[in-house]
Amino acid sequence: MLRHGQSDWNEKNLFCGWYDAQLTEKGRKEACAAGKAIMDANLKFDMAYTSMLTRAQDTLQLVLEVIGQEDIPVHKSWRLNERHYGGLTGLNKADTAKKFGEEKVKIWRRSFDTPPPPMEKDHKYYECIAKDPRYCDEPKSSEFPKTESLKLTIERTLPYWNDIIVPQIRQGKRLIIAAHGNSLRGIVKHLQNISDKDIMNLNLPTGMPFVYELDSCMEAVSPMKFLGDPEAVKKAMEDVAKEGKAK
Ligand SMILES: O=C(OP(=O)(O)O)[C@H](O)COP(=O)(O)O
Repeated sequence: MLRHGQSDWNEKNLFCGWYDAQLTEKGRKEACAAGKAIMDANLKFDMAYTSMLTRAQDTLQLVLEVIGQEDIPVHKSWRLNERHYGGLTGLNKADTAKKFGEEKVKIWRRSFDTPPPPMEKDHKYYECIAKDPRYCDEPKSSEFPKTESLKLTIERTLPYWNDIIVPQIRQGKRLIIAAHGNSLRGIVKHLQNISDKDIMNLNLPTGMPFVYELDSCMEAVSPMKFLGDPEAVKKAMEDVAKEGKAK
């Protein structure tokens, strides 16, 4: 699994969610470095999963090019999209912390079940997200989020994990999943049985792949194993946590 490389909205420290931000040059380099780390670990895949968002799809494509596996089937689903950030979409995280306080921003970013305020129809990014043709088939309008907590994100991601991905793993398929900070936090929480409280402290860095081996009950045999330098991973995780500090 890996979170996509740095996007232009990550670079500007904006709440992004379902906005279709693009990879920066640094993000593309992170994706290529992730591919190199995957190649060094000698991992091979039978199929790939990603979201409907370009930053995750482009990251996956770059990884597959580097590892020479562009020919594997790639499945895309809105259920792997980033958590919908509601009314916060497009706001700068540090400015929001200055305005509402760091504690409030931490609750919006990392609490399990408190969603940010909803995205209303007059929101600057409502049209380009809610009317985006890539969602013309699904999600159904009743399922289309206006905002999501981690809990709500898990409620639409986990059925995809259980019904689509797990059957492939049970058949012995080796999978790569390129997705997002919070859609992956939901899957990690499930696989490692992390409590609602402890998941607050998990911050996934961009472009750093991690590996799971699962037992026959589809539970993680051991915690996630990042490929790459543990100190660099730790520092990158701390930097993600700091995004919500007022400057
Ligand atoms: O779109 C986002 O995630 P992504 O960059 O993984 O797609 C969010 O803005 C991540 O923000 P957060 O780390 O404050 O939850």
